[in-house]
Amino acid sequence: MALQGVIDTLKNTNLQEIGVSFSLADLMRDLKIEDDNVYIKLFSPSEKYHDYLREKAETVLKSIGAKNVQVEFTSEPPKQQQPPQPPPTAQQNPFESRRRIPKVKKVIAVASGKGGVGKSTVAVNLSAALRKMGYNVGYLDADMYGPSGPTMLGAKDKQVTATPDNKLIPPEVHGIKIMSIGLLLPSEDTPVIWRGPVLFKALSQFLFDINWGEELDFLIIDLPPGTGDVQITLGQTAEIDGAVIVTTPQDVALIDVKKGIQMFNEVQIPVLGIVENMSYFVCPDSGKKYEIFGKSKTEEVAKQYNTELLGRIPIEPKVAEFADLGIPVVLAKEDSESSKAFMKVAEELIKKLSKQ
Ligand SMILES: Nc1ncnc2c1ncn2[C@@H]1O[C@H](COP(=O)(O)OP(=O)(O)OP(=O)(O)O)[C@@H](O)[C@H]1O
Repeated sequence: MALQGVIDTLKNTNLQEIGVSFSLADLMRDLKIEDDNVYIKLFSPSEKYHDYLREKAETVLKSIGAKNVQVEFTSEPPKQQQPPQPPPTAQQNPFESRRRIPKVKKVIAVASGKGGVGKSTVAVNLSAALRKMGYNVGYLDADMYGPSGPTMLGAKDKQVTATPDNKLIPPEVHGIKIMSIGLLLPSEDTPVIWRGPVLFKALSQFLFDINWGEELDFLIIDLPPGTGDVQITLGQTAEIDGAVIVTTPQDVALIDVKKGIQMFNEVQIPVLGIVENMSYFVCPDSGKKYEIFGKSKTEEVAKQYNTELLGRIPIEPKVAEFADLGIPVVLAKEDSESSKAFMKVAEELIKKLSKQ
């Protein structure tokens, strides 16, 4: 059997049934061919997919003439198929190969140093606020391991389609185009276990192979929490106009804000500012403000790192209630404190971007 024929077949075998956008070739770790016998080692960190992958490999390889197909699995990620790049020289800029995301005027990444501070809530409400102002907006949920965008925007049942040249077409909800790994997984419980090079491929497809339709004024990218692979990959591959960092007022969250700012500086993405979420609570009976996490130091940290506080969002049960219903509070309850605060952050952001 010809090696190239086997590789081409593996490349053409997609794994859409398990909700992933790559091919069997992307998972290949080793391949040996002797006459009509094929031995293949596949990367699969979870045993759950072994039967599926074994059957798939056997079927496609037998269809091109293999008599015996031996499939083994490894949890070690596939080696990069590109030839190793020479180390950058002093003059070379590692970010110089960055590309602009097609058909998008401004790309804003929403990040947080720490999980659970309300990053997705801010990303979704910022998208809705900009849409409400009349802009054409896309929301890209790049939280590959814990996508919550589809729930918060009420898009869980929406279908992603594709163009004949395999560009993903995002569905639209509340006038916002949305794309999320959550929309591509067969069920909410499917673990997003694909890491390393596979994740890299999925992310670059998310950045560059989406057909947003009419040109977007803003693309909001909801990043995973922390300072990991996705952030670095994003910084190295795409031109991002700025990052917004979300935090809560607690000291522990602020320590992570500092790490986040440093990371964005390293990957040369300008930090547009900080949004402080869950800043205070307004008692509905008395209208009195309570800073339940103590006096905020966010402004101090912002100054110290040469950036600014874009706004403070109060804790309001409605924010979470409407998120669970799939409607951003900015659209569901325009007169609420949180909604007004989100609109103000969106205005600040536009001011900041217009100065760039
Ligand atoms: N201002 C707010 N008032 C009330 N509830 C809020 C507020 N902001 C966020 N929440 C709620 O807090 C929870 C966490 O928010 P969210 O999922 O946006 O955090 P996150 O930082 O994106 O988390 P992770 O990235 O770790 O998944 C959600 O249930 C959300 O509805």
